[in-house]
Amino acid sequence: MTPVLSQDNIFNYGDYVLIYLDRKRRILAKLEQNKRISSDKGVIIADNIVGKEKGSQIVTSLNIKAWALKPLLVDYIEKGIKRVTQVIYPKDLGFIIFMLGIESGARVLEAGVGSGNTTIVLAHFVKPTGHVYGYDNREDFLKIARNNIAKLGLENFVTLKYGDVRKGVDEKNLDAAVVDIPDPWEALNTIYNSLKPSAPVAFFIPSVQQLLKLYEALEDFKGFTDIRAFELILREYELSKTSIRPSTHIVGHTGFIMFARKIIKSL
Ligand SMILES: C[S@@+](CC[C@H](N)C(=O)[O-])C[C@H]1O[C@@H](n2cnc3c(N)ncnc32)[C@H](O)[C@@H]1O
Repeated sequence: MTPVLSQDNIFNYGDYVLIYLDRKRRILAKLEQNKRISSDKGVIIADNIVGKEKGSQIVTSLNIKAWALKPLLVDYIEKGIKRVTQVIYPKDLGFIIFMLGIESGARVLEAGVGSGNTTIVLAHFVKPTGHVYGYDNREDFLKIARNNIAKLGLENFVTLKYGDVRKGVDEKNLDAAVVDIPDPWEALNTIYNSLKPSAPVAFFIPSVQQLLKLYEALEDFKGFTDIRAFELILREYELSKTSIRPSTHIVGHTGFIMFARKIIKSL
């Protein structure tokens, strides 16, 4: 019996596809008429993917086999967006989402939108009833972030605002905050006033000096508790049937993540 496939499982024009040639060769492309998708293993014609079931095998012009996969959020983050600033990597984003308890319906502050990479991940997890309020003090970065967010169709779940978060934000009673600016200790008042009591905040911090300065400021502020700091090291393994071992090349350092939760200040 032929399985009945939902249209959702068939590639259409306008869909994105992840063409997986091998572990080092993954191409994210939009399916458009007459489009030729180039790789160093030959050309793939987009029209030949349209109508195929997601997960199907395809071949390049050099007769090399590949797979047409449905892209995941991580594929868009790694390959589909324009980056003009440092971004928070997936390993750190996953932990931040989990530690902040970000879920559908949450209203979240993002201080320092940059390229919109973190905004996209937050919007993905708070939709369809939650919202991300993102601030940046660079109009040019906000424009790029807006385009990146629209590419994933997440614009209805995000409000981007131009402004210096150290001077305050419009929102109150938010469920969580993610802060990725160089001097987060200057924004503690803003963050405190925007969160509901007990709500958590994550700070992404590149250097040890900044981590120490933030920690001292958080302790002195007396509006946060459960202050914790982490660094995540991720090692991918090289896989072959004759040798499985850690990869020689790893991302040595991305940043530290400091978490805290808002408390009601005692008189
Ligand atoms: C490293 S980027 C953020 C990247 C983002 N987390 C991501 O994953 O795409 C830091 C951003 O903070 C912005 N920024 C720095 N100080 C700021 C401030 N006081 N108020 C608002 N934005 C600020 C910068 O313009 C820059 O776009």
